[in-house]
Amino acid sequence: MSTRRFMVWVNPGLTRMLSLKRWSVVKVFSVVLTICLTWATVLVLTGSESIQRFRIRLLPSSDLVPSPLNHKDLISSRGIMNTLPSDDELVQHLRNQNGALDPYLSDKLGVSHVVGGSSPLLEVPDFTAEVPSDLPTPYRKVLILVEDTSSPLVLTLGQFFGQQRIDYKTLATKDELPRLTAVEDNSPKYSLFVFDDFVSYLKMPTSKKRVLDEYCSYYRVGILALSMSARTSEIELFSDLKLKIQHRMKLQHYKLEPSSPIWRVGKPAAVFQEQLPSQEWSVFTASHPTYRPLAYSTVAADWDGTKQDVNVTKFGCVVAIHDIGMRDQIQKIIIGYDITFWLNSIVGMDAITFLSNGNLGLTLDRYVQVDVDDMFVGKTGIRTLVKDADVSVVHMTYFCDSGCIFYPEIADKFIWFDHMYKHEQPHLLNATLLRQSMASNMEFAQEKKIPVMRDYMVTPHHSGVYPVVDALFDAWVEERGVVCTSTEEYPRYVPHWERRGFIYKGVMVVPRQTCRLFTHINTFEEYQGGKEELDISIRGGYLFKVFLYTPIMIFMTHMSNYANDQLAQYSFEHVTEFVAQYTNLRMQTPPPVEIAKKYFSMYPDEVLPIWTNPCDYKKHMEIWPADKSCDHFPSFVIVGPQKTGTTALHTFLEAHPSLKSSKKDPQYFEEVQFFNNKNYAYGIDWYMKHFDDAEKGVMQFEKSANYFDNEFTPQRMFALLPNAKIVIILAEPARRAYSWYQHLRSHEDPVVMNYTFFEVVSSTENSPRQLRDTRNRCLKPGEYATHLARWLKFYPRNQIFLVDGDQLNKDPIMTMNKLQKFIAVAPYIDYYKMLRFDKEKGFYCLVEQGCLSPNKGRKYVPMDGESQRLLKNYYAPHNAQLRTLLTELGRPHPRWLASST
Ligand SMILES: Nc1ncnc2c1ncn2[C@@H]1O[C@H](COP(=O)(O)OS(=O)(=O)O)[C@@H](OP(=O)(O)O)[C@H]1O
Repeated sequence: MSTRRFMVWVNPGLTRMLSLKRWSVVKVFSVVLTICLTWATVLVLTGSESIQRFRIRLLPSSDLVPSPLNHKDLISSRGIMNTLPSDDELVQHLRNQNGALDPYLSDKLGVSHVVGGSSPLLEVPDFTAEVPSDLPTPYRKVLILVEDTSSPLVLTLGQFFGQQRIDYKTLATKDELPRLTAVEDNSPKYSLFVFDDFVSYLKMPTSKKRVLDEYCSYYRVGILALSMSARTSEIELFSDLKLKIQHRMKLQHYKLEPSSPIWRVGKPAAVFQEQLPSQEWSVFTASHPTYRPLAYSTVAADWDGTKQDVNVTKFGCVVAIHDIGMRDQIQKIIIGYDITFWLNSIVGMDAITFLSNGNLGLTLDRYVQVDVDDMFVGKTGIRTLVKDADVSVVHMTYFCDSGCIFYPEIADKFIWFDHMYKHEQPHLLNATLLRQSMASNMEFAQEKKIPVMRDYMVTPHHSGVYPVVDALFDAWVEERGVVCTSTEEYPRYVPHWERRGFIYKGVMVVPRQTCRLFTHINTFEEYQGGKEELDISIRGGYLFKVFLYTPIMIFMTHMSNYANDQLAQYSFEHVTEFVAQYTNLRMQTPPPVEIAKKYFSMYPDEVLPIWTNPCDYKKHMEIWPADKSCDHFPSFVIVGPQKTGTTALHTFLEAHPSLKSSKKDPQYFEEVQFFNNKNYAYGIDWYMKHFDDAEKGVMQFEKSANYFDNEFTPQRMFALLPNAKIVIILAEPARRAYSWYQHLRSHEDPVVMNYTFFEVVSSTENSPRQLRDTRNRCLKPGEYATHLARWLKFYPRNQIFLVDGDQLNKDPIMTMNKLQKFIAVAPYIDYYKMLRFDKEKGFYCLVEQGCLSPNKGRKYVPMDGESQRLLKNYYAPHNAQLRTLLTELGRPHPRWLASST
């Protein structure tokens, strides 16, 4: 297989390929082709071989465009002047930057990267001298300040950061600035500030602006702003800033300034020679050396706006500008139009990395795999044929179940993966049939001497992968040794940039991207919007953006995309060419298992899935086994905390004729304990087994007292049970802590048996580790405000019911009556008839069933005075926070809280 070199030329509309044999195209562009045919076969052009084949010779820019923009010509004579580097210097400069930021930046959390600021190519004043060396690195978060929270820009900025998986918060500029440092330790909370309108930054009230500016200059955090709308006039002059912005311009051509230190993704050598979208561009003219141009354009020939500015029309204009902060020590980058325009997206990506000192951004590596599904299946006349292949590379013949075509000559030319013999969806089969289908497929491969790769498999229609079908994963692991797969369905199909990966039963599930070449799309005409739309997608549109923002990409294509108009070859060839032309992204094509490993080393937090509820999503319901039911979920959950009377509440609710608790678990008694511990990894089938089939008019519920203070539970529970009501009991925290200690003593816990209560609660950092751990387990659940705030991050306040623990002890009838209304259960039962105070027990008991077991409501000596004093102090700030939070929520304060100070 020879390395193919080819040349491209660009005309304003379209990149065309010359003399390129068809099948080799995909390989040439470094795309791993994995052709999967269950019926069928698989082809993977993988690893170093395909990388070797991926050599594009780009013509110099002067050859690419008939009359290239000369960047020297483009520089305004009004002070925005730089010494331009030679090409060699530029290459060296880019290499330096890439080295500094590689690999994936989020792996470097806590490590500060200086990007470009130390570049020898630009005399950027060295601010570091004034910054204390022990300056903390800000959180990897962005604060976006917008003029109008309902503006479409909010959405586009959110997508821009979301697609790069950068955490962000959006606020209206007119709102109060949030605290910029963390309450606990004063750590800086933001790595970057973004304004949707540069002028709204300038016009911030002085005191507010001062706070922001001081933060920025102290922590070396920069500001990224857009400027695209004129307020009153087409020209805004900021004489004190020595800056002029001209709005509403129509432009053509785009070129990056090579000497800027910000470029990582952007490739300054490339020139875009086409009309830019919209007439809403803003351009900058400046007369102070603090301003450096970042990107240039020229005025469109048919622009009919104000022609006052000679610099704009004669020399080209600056559409993105960098204020290096000579005056205020704040680096700012302003882009003269929306960030969705692909060249601005590139500028924006590099800007956020630069302005955050390398704290935000993506690796330059892009790992690409293209699977081909059902290679030889389809209507006669549209199938891929031998003539569609580069015959020196690919030969085809028959393989699979009856009716599909396979060419034996290609058997040793590809890496094959199989799926189901008859393309069945695993969720429709029982475990036996599922294994039989896989075995038949494998037998066929063996019979035909097809060397099938065992690491990677996919299923028809994503079935069984997510929502997971245990039988599929079991069969994959036990029968086939599968270690990775891919899907578009976790956690859901849209938005595509929020797709994630997870590992289940040892199988790495990597998110798959959509290239929009579906099974039925065989010709340009059949592509939505035709060839024109496909070209837009490739040249800066949807498909290009996927490459720009997604370090690890797996695409699924289909047989028919390779025959007919060869849409797959066309798309991947051209998009990789476009990416290579305008970016420094490094495309690679390792085999599937390497891609999967790379994914989870990049995103280690994603190992455990966050289970979502298939019943909330039609697409998931379609691939969920028929024997699963949405009834097997609770309507409400008592989440704790421990030792606040959760068992009493649970028992009293169970006595209601229309309420049914989860089934008793031999390990956890009346609790399920799914969301807070290792049970979560068993998946939702395990959880659902704890609930019965629905009975008309009966509501199911569960109680697990450890949920309340568990860090992960609110997010996980909300993902699975977004409509559930949450019941929380707030009992006096010192009493709760003491009850917990007594509970452990009754179970002869070795640590508490050796220490008094006071010794436990007064232990310090210097105490033995076990003692400290016990102290934390004893005291932390009582820090109610912290935990409650976490629940409120996910659940709307009106889904949360707070029980006063004192009232539950002393007047449970009142509690039960209120709770029934909250969960809206029918019929309403008057607990006055069901509960009686039992003098001997000292607690309320059910009239019919009797009292709770002797384990609940134990008799023990009262808490010693020293511990009482210590706990009063310990909980004082937490109780104060709880008071504030409850007031904010408009909730009554429990009696014990009102009386504590
Ligand atoms: N009716 C009734 N009967 C018995 N006990 C009652 C009742 N109402 C509230 N309580 C209080 O509940 C405390 C036990 O709390 P939990 O059930 O949440 O404990 S656990 O977390 O499930 O172990 C238990 O704590 P101890 O008194 O320390 O045993 C009781 O104070």
